[in-house]
Amino acid sequence: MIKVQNITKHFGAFAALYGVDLEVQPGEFIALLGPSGSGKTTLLRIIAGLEFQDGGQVLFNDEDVSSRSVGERQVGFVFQHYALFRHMTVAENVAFGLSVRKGKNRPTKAAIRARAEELLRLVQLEGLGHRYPGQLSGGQRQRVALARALAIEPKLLLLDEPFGALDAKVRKDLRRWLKDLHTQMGLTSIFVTHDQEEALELADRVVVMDHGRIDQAGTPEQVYMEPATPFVSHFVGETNLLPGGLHVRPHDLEIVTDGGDPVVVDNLFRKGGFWRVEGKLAGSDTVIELDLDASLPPPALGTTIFIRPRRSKTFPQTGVSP
Ligand SMILES: Nc1ncnc2c1ncn2[C@@H]1O[C@H](COP(=O)(O)OP(=O)(O)OP(=O)(O)O)[C@@H](O)[C@H]1O
Repeated sequence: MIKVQNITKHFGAFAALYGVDLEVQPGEFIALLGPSGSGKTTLLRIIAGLEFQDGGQVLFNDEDVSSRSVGERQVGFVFQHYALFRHMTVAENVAFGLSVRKGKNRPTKAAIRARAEELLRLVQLEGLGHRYPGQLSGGQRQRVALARALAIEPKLLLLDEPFGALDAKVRKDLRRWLKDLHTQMGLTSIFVTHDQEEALELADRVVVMDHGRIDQAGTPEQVYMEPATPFVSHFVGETNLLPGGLHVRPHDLEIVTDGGDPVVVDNLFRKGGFWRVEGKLAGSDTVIELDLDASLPPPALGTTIFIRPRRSKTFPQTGVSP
């Protein structure tokens, strides 16, 4: 189990993390989700031991590892930009973590070779061990980076935007594959993303960060359906802000014929199984987005429709981030 307790981190006068608390259970797949600069990477690097906090503690199984080096923490990590050694073959890259071990801890050459082959099979790159990273696709390189991270048999796998540089289709395939691998190997994994869809699809729990703080940590269902703050409501999924401070999801708005708020339709497009209808609340600049069942005819551009929330959420005015 990993416990992060009251972590603060400054870079000069700038506070990147303020009093962050987080517990991760063995076997969990955790997403750190937030906008650029919210402190996700800094928190991940502090857990890894690549960066050190100014205050607070990091505990692995109730043991304070705050002063331990990255090597001593036995974590595997994967970054966005592959960071493979270009002058080494794929197999040498995978074997790297084992071949640099000292003395008795270093397996024999034959054992290292066998382990690298086993890992390449695991990431479905069997037979490509002799190639150089430059001879692989982006998705293949990222799988090599994963195999390399797994070579040291980490208990904890940390991933910083691992699929950020890949195209949408490859990204999606790799996500599924990573989730299976995580379960298969009994790993505990924490990954950083600013992509809410990725976080909701992959994670057991999503930790939403903003300005160096955790706004909410919950299941994908909880952060989506019961956002703790207006920030979470806006950042996770889409939301309309209606007069009276009502936060309403696009699919929670319906068109009604008795009353409702008038909206002038100014854009319409097909979004999977829905019509996405966009417009403005009549007489205002308030943008409204709603999703309507695509089996029904959509409203025409320029017409006025009347909307009502089926479900909404309000937040107290004080004590929450903007
Ligand atoms: N070494 C550093 N020196 C100075 N400031 C830093 C350093 N590392 C991070 N920061 C600042 O700390 C804040 C948090 O950075 P961090 O990389 O943790 O954000 P992030 O949420 O991972 O963002 P992104 O999604 O853009 O990677 C940012 O404002 C960043 O500029």
